[in-house]
Amino acid sequence: MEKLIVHGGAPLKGRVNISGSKNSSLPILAATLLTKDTCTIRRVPDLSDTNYMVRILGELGAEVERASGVVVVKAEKIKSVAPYELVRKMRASICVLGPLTGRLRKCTVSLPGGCVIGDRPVDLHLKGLEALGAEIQVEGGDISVNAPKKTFKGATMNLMGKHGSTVLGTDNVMMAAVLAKGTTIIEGAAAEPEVEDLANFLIKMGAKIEGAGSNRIVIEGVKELIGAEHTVIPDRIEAGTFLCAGAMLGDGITIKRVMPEHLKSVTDVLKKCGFPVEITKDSISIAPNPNAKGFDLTTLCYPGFPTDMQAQFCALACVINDVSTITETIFPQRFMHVAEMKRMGAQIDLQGATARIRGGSKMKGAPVMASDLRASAALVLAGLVTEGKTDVNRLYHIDRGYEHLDDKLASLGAQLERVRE
Ligand SMILES: CC(=O)N[C@H]1[C@@H](OP(=O)(O)OP(=O)(O)OC[C@H]2O[C@@H](n3ccc(=O)[nH]c3=O)[C@H](O)[C@@H]2O)O[C@H](CO)[C@@H](O)[C@@H]1O
Ligand SMILES: C=C(OP(=O)(O)O)C(=O)O
Repeated sequence: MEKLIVHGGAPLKGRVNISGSKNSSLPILAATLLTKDTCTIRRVPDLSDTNYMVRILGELGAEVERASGVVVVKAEKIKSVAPYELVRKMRASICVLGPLTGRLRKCTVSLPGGCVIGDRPVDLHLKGLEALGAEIQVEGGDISVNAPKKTFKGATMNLMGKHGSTVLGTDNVMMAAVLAKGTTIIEGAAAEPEVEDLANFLIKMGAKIEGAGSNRIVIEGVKELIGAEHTVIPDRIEAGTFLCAGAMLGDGITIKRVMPEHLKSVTDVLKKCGFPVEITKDSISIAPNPNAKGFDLTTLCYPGFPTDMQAQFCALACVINDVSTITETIFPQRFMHVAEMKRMGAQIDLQGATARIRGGSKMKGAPVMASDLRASAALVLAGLVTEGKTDVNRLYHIDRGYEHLDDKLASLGAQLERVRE
């Protein structure tokens, strides 16, 4: 197992290129199953999650080639069963459900495993597919879908759940509906940029979709889809994580190859705190401010503040000499990083789904345990500003979602080393 040893205090300065989005790449790779033709996806980040999705496509029968950021898929003949051994390692494997339903109309996909960030049901995915006329059975941990041509038709549905809309649920229903006869209207759709990116790829494949990027998506089913090429959007969460690092210490950094409009909720909070933020068409620069004020934020669906940035802002709050509060509404239990940060001396009081952070107190490096992807990134951030050495264990969480994080931080001046135990 690998860990990251972070030596705190080394100032950050310079520029860093942001990689392609993990959360766009995963459903877009799954969408290549919708056609027999060749699809070429560019700017796919080199991550264990994207490599795992490539493996799933291969196991389902597709020919897949990967050369650095370019993945070429030809899914001429595909299997209809994605068993537990295949999907268990990654929750996002569930996004093969929509394409398999759309293309084969009959499939079995095992339910993905549990997740430390909280309960992650798939009832809304199934509700959407049922609305399209699919019969669904969940038994023995498997989802079996049967959508005969006669009943598989466009429909109007609402996918809003009690914690907001569902990103992968919207993706799955959209990927099935593109091949369902007639009109599908998804009300309460997720408006995240990654959903819009998937829709843009599907449109290049011949799908008829309007409204992606809003809460109402209208899809006119077509008979078949064709091969297409697509470049995935920049990873707004990786970008936001680097913005936190740049605000926390050093002499200013610039993140490049980003879409600043996707980061508005994040840069708005940073500006309000008093961090100097400069935005161009495709870059954002930030520097620390010793007089920065605390913030109060609540995670919400896009365009609200992303839950995937919550842990990193918790680390940021630890260095602001003020009180900040963070309320998590999407995954109310997503606070595994708090106990670890407290081991480093952070002053955080967690009441239900709200963390109250008194920043500015001296923290000290400690061995910490990463529990999930963003929590791990937050612990690395905390380690960067903390006196002494912080060992972030279970590095595989970071490798799920950050392309070469240690190399990129090192290029900015951070002192860290990856060691195998
Ligand atoms: C690969 C990927 O893109 N992952 C992202 C995606 O996950 P994912 O798409 O799995 O998350 P959802 O948007 O579905 O979850 C949002 C909320 O809806 C609930 N829910 C979801 C589905 C369902 O059928 N029923 C239900 O109640 C969830 O428990 C959660 O409270 O969006 C999350 C919310 O922005 C992000 O944190 C993840 O990084
Ligand atoms: C929670 C995340 O991913 P996933 O949905 O794949 O677990 C994330 O990217 O922060």
